[in-house]
Amino acid sequence: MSNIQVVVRCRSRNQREVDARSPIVVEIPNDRCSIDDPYITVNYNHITTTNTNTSSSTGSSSPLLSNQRTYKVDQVYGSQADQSLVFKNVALPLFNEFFNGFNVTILAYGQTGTGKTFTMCGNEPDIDKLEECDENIGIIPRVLHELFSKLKDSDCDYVVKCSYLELYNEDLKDLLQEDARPLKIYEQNGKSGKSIKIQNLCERQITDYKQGFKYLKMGLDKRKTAATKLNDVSSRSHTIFTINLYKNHGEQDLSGDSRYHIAKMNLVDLAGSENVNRSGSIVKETGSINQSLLTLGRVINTLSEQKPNQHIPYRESKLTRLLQDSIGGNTKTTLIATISPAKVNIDETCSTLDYASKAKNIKNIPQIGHESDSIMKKTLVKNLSVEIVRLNSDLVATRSKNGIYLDPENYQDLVQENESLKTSLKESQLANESIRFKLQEVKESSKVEIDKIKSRMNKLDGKNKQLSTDNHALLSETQKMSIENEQLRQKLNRVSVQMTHSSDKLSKVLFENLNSSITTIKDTITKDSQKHNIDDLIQAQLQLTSQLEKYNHDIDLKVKASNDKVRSLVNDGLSNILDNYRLLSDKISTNQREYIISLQQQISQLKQSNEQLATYLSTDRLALLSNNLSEQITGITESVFTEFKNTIIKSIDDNKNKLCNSQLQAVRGNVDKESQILQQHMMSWRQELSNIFPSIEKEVGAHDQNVQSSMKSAANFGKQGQERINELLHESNTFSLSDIPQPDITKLETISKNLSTDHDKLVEDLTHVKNNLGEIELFDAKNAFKISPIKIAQSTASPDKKQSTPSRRSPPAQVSRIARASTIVGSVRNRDDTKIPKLNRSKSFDDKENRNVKRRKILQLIDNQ
Ligand SMILES: Nc1ncnc2c1ncn2[C@@H]1O[C@H](COP(=O)(O)OP(=O)(O)OP(=O)(O)O)[C@@H](O)[C@H]1O
Repeated sequence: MSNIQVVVRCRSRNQREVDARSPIVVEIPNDRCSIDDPYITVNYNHITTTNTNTSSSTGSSSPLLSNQRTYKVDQVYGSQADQSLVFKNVALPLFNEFFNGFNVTILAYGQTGTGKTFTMCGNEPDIDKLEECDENIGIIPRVLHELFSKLKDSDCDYVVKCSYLELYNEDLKDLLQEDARPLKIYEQNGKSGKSIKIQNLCERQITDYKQGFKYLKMGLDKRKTAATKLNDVSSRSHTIFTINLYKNHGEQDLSGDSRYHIAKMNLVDLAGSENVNRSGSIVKETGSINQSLLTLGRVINTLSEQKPNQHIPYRESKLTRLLQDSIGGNTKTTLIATISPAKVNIDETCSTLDYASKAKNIKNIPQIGHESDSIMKKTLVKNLSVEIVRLNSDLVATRSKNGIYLDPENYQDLVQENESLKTSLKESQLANESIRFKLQEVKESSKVEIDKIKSRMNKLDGKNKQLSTDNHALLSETQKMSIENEQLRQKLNRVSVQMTHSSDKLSKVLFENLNSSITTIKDTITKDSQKHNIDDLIQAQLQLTSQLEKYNHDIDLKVKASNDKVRSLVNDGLSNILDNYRLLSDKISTNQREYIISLQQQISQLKQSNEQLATYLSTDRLALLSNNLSEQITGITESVFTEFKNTIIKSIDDNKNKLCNSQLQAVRGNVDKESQILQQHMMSWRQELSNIFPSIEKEVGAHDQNVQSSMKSAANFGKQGQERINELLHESNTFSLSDIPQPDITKLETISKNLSTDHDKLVEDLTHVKNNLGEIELFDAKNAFKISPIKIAQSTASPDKKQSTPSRRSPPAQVSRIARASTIVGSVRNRDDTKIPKLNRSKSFDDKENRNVKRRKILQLIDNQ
């Protein structure tokens, strides 16, 4: 029994996180690798929304401080850990188990963009650079390389096959086979328990690591194409690259058949885990629910609880069914959890680490070398033959399809090139779309900005107006106050004058009262002086007077002083108030002026920037930009199409040439065959003709002799006839017609008719014979096929022979003519005895002869009668 090994790999911050100034919140003991101290601490210092009290149910993570959480796993790798280190420490031990016959699985789990694909496959375009020890190569290519270099050194018989499966939205897809039949998951019962199989999944045999790369790349390309088609599929689809190793160490069964042990290595790149929250029950995904990831979370949760007889919900999703052997089954498994160090992803990071630390508790029971994990050579060969047959039928199907035939590798290359061209076209269209979208956004946001600026300007204008209104009001207030001030001053002056006046009046009244009292007193005194001492009285009077004067003077002074004081008080106070007021007003005016100036400056700046923005966003600029863009896109599209067209044209030309050559060869072969057959025929014809010619010559000679003798006898006959005619004429002159018995006219007519038919027949036969002789001559002259038909045509003199020249050009025409000639020769031979001796003359001669014969016959008849 062994626990699932859990490894955490934390990459460095990506550009997006750096741009967002998201701080690093993940701490690991070593930036490269921590195996003895495999802890990861997540700091919540800045976190306000995350529930820091959440603790792992497994207890493997514990809150050390209220603002920190620490997780323990088996190994931790940081941003300085390179691909070769991860392969050496994580994948290689598992690979060795696989090589020794165990089924093993490596799973990459984590949030989108944290490096699952990077870890499993590497940066895809660099896969070909493994030989150059390229650092970006991931686990799968390294495993393939390691596998074949190890197999090369081993002395066992082996077969390696691979398959590449994609699971998206609960749909299985074979990434190594177009138009595959529907894939079905089923369980196979073996002695070591049930194992999961996939019906119709294509397993490609690979004989070296490069072939393996090719298939990996093929699958990645297909996945990539799908990703561009359907936004962000890559983060939602799971892929399983499986390597099947069939090994035989010389074991045989009773029948002598070799037994091959099977070991399976599953390399799984899971979908982005951001779709699942920590409880494993709620999804965030906006589109379709990733049922598989949810169920995987539940399976991990249930298994980590380690309760006896617990139901594990493997069957609730296809992913968990596929991974049933790997999670809680009979496989050695390592889970690589990939995380981001940035604060923006802290929730996902904690969720991933929760899962990782839970998975660490899951126990598997790996088994090796059971009979159910082996296959007999016969079956293996049969399977391979089936695959070969399938491949051949694919090939035949491809060949028999309308269109051109391409070598499968060329075809694959073309298809891939086509796919990648399509992808680049799609990408450039997408880029174009996003630029357009961004431009639209900029336009809209600048519109919003302009609107904001406008509304701010309007507000400022309003404020300005308000201020100037306030200023006006203030000025008019100031003026009003100065007028009031002036009025107050005048009033005060008036009061002061009035006060002075009234005090003068008062003092005068007082003085007069005083004088009258003095006078009264004086009178009294005068009256009394008579009785008293007048001098004393005068003295007293003088004293009183002086006292009064003094008193009066004091009062005057006091009134004046109080007057002055009041005046100065009023004057000073008012002027102070006025001065203050004036200062204040001046200050306000200055501030207002400054404020207005700054406002005007701001407004002009705003106007300027507004104008700049407007110029920037003017339709001309946009049109220019979009023209440039469309030019670029057109350029790209054209170049892409031209490239594509050239490739297609080149391949068509190549294939046309190939096709023409093969056609030419086939035609040449046929022509050669036909000429051989013709040659044989010609030989036999020649033979036949050489057999026929002597007899024909003999027959012709005989005919000639017959003709000669016939002509002679005819001449004699004619001579005799002439003599007889003469005799008859003579007789006719001597005998009258009435003496001659009248012949039977009807009979004579019948005879004449018969004779004429015979004559016609004979003429026809003669013509035939003549023609035949001509033909035979011609045939002989040709001396068969050594002379070219054209030469024959030229050498033949008569115009009717010239006419038949075109028909002699081709061997079949010659053949038919020869055949006809031989038939005619045959017919001549058949008629030979009866007809030929009488014929072979010129037409006029024949007519004459016939007439004579007729005449003779008539005369004979007459004689007979
Ligand atoms: N450890 C690392 N070192 C260097 N670059 C990395 C590392 N991990 C990830 N990257 C880079 O980050 C980017 C995203 O990585 P990758 O595509 O592997 O993420 P992913 O988890 O597979 O995402 P998805 O779930 O969307 O498929 C890639 O450009 C990759 O090269």
